[in-house]
Amino acid sequence: MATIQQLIPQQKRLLRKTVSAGLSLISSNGIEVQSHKITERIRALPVFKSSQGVCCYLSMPSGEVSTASIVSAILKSEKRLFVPKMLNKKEGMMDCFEIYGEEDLASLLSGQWGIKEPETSWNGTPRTHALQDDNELLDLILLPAVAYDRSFSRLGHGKGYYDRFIASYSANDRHRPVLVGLSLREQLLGSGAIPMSDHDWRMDMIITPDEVLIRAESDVKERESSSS
Ligand SMILES: Nc1nc2c(c(=O)[nH]1)N(C=O)[C@@H](CNc1ccc(C(=O)N[C@@H](CCC(=O)O)C(=O)O)cc1)CN2
Ligand SMILES: Nc1ncnc2c1ncn2[C@@H]1O[C@H](COP(=O)(O)OP(=O)(O)OP(=O)(O)O)[C@@H](O)[C@H]1O
Repeated sequence: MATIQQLIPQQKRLLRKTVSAGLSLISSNGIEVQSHKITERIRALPVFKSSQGVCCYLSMPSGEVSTASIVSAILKSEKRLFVPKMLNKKEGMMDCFEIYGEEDLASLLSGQWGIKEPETSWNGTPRTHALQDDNELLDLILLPAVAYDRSFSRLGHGKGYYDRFIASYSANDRHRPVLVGLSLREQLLGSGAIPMSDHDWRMDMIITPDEVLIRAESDVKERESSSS
């Protein structure tokens, strides 16, 4: 008989299908309106304000929170911006490469799934990247997902890119960055809805247009409540 752990991939596949069907019904205007509220909430967070290095995904045309305005806000600030680039599609490996300004961002080309990704060099110089040497470049990661639940589990697209990236980054004695999931209303499910495997990382926070959820056991809890 199959064990519970063995049944998880199948349950995740089914959940992905169900949530994705709902997401495909949201208009692009609906996504914009929700994303605007989420951006304002992120900008008000103490963990965001104090961060120096932020990894933020470049959103796909549909089905996830748009990051266009938060990315612009990061580039206009003193913070450094890093964005994901898939390196080995077979093994689900990615790294996060630095973007050096609006002009750099505007010149990125869309790849698979309409996701914009940087080349590993810019103007002939290799870009700084998160897994490079022993540098601790990231304080904060803003993550995409297919869905989240109220126990802070995240369901991705099933390739394990983020789970592996966070594991690699947090090895080498680096501090684990604060993990903040960006969620449309339709992506937030009830507590325990998403089955967790051993390699899955729990979010520290989930931001929706209506709520900022902070995991009770997270270090972030104290930092967020003491300064608000
Ligand atoms: N905007 C954005 N960028 C991101 C992510 C994301 O979710 N959103 N990712 C978060 O991880 C990574 C890319 N994730 C990907 C996950 C799967 C496939 C892919 O090849 N999918 C197959 C179908 C998979 C299946 O259903 O079996 C395909 O399109 O053929 C591509 C990229 C890194 N960048
Ligand atoms: N740290 C890891 N080391 C080895 N394998 C991993 C690791 N993380 C994930 N995997 C493998 O990657 C596959 C996809 O995992 P999972 O279904 O949890 O992806 P996901 O979190 O939904 O997707 P994504 O992170 O791409 O958004 C699984 O087969 C899993 O065993």
